Amino acid sequence: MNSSHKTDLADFAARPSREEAEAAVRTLIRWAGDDPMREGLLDTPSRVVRSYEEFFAGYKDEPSQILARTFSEVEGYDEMIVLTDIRFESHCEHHMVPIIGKAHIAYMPAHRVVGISKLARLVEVYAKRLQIQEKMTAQIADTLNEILQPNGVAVVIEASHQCMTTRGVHKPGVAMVTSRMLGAFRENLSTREEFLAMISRTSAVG
Ligand SMILES: Nc1nc2c(ncn2[C@@H]2O[C@H](COP(=O)(O)OP(=O)(O)OP(=O)(O)O)[C@@H](O)[C@H]2O)c(=O)[nH]1
Ligand SMILES: [Zn+2]
Repeated sequence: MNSSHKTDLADFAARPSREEAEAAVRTLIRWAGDDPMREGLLDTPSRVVRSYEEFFAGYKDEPSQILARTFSEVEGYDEMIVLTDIRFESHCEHHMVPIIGKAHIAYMPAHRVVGISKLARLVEVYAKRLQIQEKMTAQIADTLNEILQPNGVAVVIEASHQCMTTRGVHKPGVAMVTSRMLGAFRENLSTREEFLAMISRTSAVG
């Protein structure tokens, strides 16, 4: 197994306790100017910590394991396999606010195919971490490429960053688009265009 698939946060032993995490939320509530001991806020620290367990669930999963089960009886199928509009929710590593978008993934199998749900699961694992969009795009493409060793991989992600829409520069409606093309999708213009045509019928970030 390639070490590059290890989680960024490998040192789980260094994680603070739930109580410490809840205390940190109480500190932030006080920092915001409110009283964490008033009735409406009493349970908020435990709710926030539970929310973080959901938002950042991707650190406990090993992405390469998701692609471990493959199928080889595909009658020589070697055309592209495309999964479009995989909705995801992530959090930007600069402000820890949501990134909401869609991923489009294609690959051209060499020998083996993977269950299609696993492509969506791969997006989930990387989305449920602190991210920047470029890194997430590259991680999804590189993991597929390394584990399946297909003839090509394409990943396009379009997303809205709440750190741009609800704060800072305040530009609602802006979408960021990133892509990573490998193998046939990088080398062969018509292959890339076929993929881009397949995903272009989909709407902008929803
Ligand atoms: N390249 C890239 N930038 C991102 C992503 N998510 C957020 N950012 C940007 O990260 C940058 C962080 O810039 P800083 O100047 O350090 O932070 P800041 O003072 O909060 O910046 P503003 O957002 O402009 O107020 C901002 O420009 C964000 O828009 C991402 O996925 N990729
Ligand atoms: Zn941000």
